Amino acid sequence: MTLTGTAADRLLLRTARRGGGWSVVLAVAALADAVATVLLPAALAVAVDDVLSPGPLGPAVAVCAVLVVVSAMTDVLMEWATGAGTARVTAWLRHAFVRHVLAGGPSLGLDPGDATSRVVGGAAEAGLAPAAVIRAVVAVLPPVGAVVALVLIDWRIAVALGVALPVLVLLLRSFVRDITGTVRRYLDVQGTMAARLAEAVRGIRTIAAAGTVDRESGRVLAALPELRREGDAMWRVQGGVGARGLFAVLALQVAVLAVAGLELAAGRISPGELVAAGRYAALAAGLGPIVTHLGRIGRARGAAARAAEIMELPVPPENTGELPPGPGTLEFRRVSAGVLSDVDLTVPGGTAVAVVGLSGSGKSLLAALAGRLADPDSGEVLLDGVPLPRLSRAALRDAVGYAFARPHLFGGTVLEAVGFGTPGAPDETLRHAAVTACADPFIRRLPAGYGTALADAPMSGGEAQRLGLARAFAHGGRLLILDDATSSLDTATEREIGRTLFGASAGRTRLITAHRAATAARADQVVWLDGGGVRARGAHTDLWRDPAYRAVFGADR
Ligand SMILES: Nc1ncnc2c1ncn2[C@@H]1O[C@H](COP(=O)(O)OP(=O)(O)OP(=O)(O)O)[C@@H](O)[C@H]1O
Repeated sequence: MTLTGTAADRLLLRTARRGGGWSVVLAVAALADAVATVLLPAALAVAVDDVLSPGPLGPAVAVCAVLVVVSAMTDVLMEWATGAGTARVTAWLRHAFVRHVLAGGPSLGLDPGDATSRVVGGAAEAGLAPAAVIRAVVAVLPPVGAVVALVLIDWRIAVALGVALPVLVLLLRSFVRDITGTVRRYLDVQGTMAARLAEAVRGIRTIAAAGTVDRESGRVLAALPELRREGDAMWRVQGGVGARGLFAVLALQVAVLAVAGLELAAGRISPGELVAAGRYAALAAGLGPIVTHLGRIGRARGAAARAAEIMELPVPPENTGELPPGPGTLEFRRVSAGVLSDVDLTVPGGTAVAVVGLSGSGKSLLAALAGRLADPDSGEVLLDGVPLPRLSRAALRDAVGYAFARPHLFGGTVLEAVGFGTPGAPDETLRHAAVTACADPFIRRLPAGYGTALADAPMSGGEAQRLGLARAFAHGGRLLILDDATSSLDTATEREIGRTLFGASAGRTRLITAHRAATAARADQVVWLDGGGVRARGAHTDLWRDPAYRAVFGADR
């Protein structure tokens, strides 16, 4: 087994525990079915001998009928329990997977298409495992019972069987190994295609503008031949075991029946026992059900290996700490991450700080570190004296509001989009936040105003930004982080929003990454990032004397 196989098995084990009562129902039904299956040929043997011998019929025929009914009923029960149990564990797996992906946050760096394929298709495959394991284990019982029965009927027949059985066992072993590998590769290729398709859909405007539909279609579908190869390989493995298995089973049955025929001729077994020997030979070589269940296990392991790759990625640790009351003082202590190294910075509570610097100087990275959207490689970020990793997720998100340059809007309606992240906020608060973010006029012009479905409200970049700002304003919290969140606004609107943002009544700490000199000019303090750290900090008017600072804004040196 490979390393990923181990991770996959761990995940499958966790999944299996979620089967609950359905696993028990399935195990009991499968056991009852196995017992009925093993007893039936024996009862049949007695019934055949009864029929062939003079005199009244014994109870064997009735026993046969009962066993057939039991077998049919347990079949139905097994299918039912398999379906219900599989649905349950698949749902758990999807739940755990989605939670892990979202709790992991941006630091997991996942590809959306690939992650989606793992959770949508992969979870359904992996969910098959618990039921398949139970059924595969129980499916071994009829062959074992059949061997015992054959020994009891006549040991010579059992010897004929014993010679052929190891071949079947080897066949099954190689089948599980091969099917796990091919399924894994098949799903990997599928994931690649999903990732490329998701990327193409995200960049659909660029593709249309560049006129590269054919090239992009080709790129998304380039993996198809490989997918086909892996698909073929999967069916070859499945078909191969079927064909070789069938050959082995037939050879085995012929051998058993030949020996049984000799035994009947020698008078050592009865005609009924000959019939039973034939049935038991088929049961002993009963590859069909085992192959089916092992195939499912192999597919589940392949899918689980892919899911486990993500489930094993570490989620940033979360604590239970609460944030004591405070003004919202933000501190960076010797923080290094990406392009930033050894940054020491204190943003006094209640002040507005503009972070400026050339493109790529680390402004957004600093903003991400400030609200723990990223963790530093070394050093600490503290809010009111508490290191961010000590805070519970809820405490952190209560305290920190974010607005981004390209906000993703979530929610059914525009009003819900503003309230996202602030559950239970009264409508009035949300509308007020929209007014503050200069979003109210355009929202009122929408077909149903604040009740307009997001899907029916195509927005310009600036309008979406204003909704993102409204969402951040509605959120409250002692620290507000605006990462390039006004970049698409016209100057007049930005100035209008700036009145609230930089007004004396703003009341909370604000960290604002900015490209415009006007924004920096209104902040209480400017932090100038350059060369991997803070090059200078101070009032914009003071920094403006430095030609290099002016160059950040494209002003003449
Ligand atoms: N979480 C992260 N960990 C490590 N490096 C990162 C992280 N996020 C961004 N970076 C890298 O840091 C560098 C600075 O990126 P950042 O987005 O912070 O620049 P910026 O100053 O905001 O630029 P712009 O003005 O163009 O938006 C980039 O090279 C980016 O790849």
